[in-house]
Amino acid sequence: MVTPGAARDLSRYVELDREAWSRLRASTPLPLTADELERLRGLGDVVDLDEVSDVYLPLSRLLNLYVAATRGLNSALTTFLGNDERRTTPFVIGIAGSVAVGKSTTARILRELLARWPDHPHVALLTTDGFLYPNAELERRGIMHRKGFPESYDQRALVRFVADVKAGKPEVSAPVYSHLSYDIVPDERLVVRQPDILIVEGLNVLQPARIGPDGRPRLAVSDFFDFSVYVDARTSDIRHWYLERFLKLRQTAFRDPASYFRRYAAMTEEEAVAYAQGVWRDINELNLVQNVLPTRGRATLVLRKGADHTVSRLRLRKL
Ligand SMILES: Nc1ncnc2c1ncn2[C@@H]1O[C@H](COP(=O)(O)OP(=O)(O)O)[C@@H](O)[C@H]1O
Ligand SMILES: CC(C)(COP(=O)(O)O)[C@@H](O)C(=O)NCCC(=O)O
Repeated sequence: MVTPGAARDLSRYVELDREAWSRLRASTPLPLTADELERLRGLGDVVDLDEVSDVYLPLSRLLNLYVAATRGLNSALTTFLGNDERRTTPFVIGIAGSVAVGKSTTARILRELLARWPDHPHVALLTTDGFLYPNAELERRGIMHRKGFPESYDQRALVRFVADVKAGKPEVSAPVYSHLSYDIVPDERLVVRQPDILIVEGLNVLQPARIGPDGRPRLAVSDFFDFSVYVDARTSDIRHWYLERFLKLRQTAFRDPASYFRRYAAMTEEEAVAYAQGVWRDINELNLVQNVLPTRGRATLVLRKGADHTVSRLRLRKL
């Protein structure tokens, strides 16, 4: 019964600060040690065990409830169809956000936490960079400067991969991208074998379906998501993290003789900063503003980070 005069919250979203969200962890135990977390943390990311407890444990609890509810729905459908086959459909989670916002750390932590629930131990993680066209193909198409934009991916192959995993195909494989060589790795594949949960992480995973040349809408990878997370922060903060990470990479990964970026380890810091600022402005920020940010409203959950890289607010979709 609605009390006369009481304001009803008709918003599609629940907005929570970190404190309120952290209480929703309930009694979910913390199954990660500081050493294990250290392995999962990306370069420049500051995530610590407090962040895991406050932000990721409530999320793993929510996802565990969603997985159970989705299995219930699938089982209702199987009963309705009079089908005896009791096959569990994998639960698919999308993780989107800008370059350098920390998507991969979020994806790796979630994978570890979700795999520790006894009812869904097998969690596979796909990063969409494996479906970027190889550099030779990007060059042939004249879009080498558009790496990360929707047109730089083999979207049909990506959708086919996720559709096959969702359909329960015994073994599905994807190409692998290397940040070191800045290209697809020849002869290497990621193999996924009927996981309970598939996490799909990448810049453009929340893009809506595009219209094909025949005028018909194509399937989008987001059509297969049961839940999605957008990792969000102010563009000026992400730019700062990108530039800081580039300088750190100069001291580490770029020194590897196999690194595509080795020439940026050799130049002066001033020259390197000027180069990284150009890449940010002309590629990554442009892509963020034109393609990635417009998909934020499609996410089930938005994790909003503050300037210090920690999650400060969350927005969960109710309807
Ligand atoms: N040039 C590079 N060399 C080595 N590692 C890199 C390079 N660029 C990015 N990375 C690493 O690749 C991962 C993905 O980075 P990115 O696509 O920017 O997404 P995010 O920062 O949101 O996880 C991060 O762990 C990052 O540290
Ligand atoms: C490989 C990426 C496109 C990210 O791909 P994703 O896994 O998000 O699909 C990106 O990290 C990247 O390298 N962009 C090119 C511009 C740059 O060097 O920052």
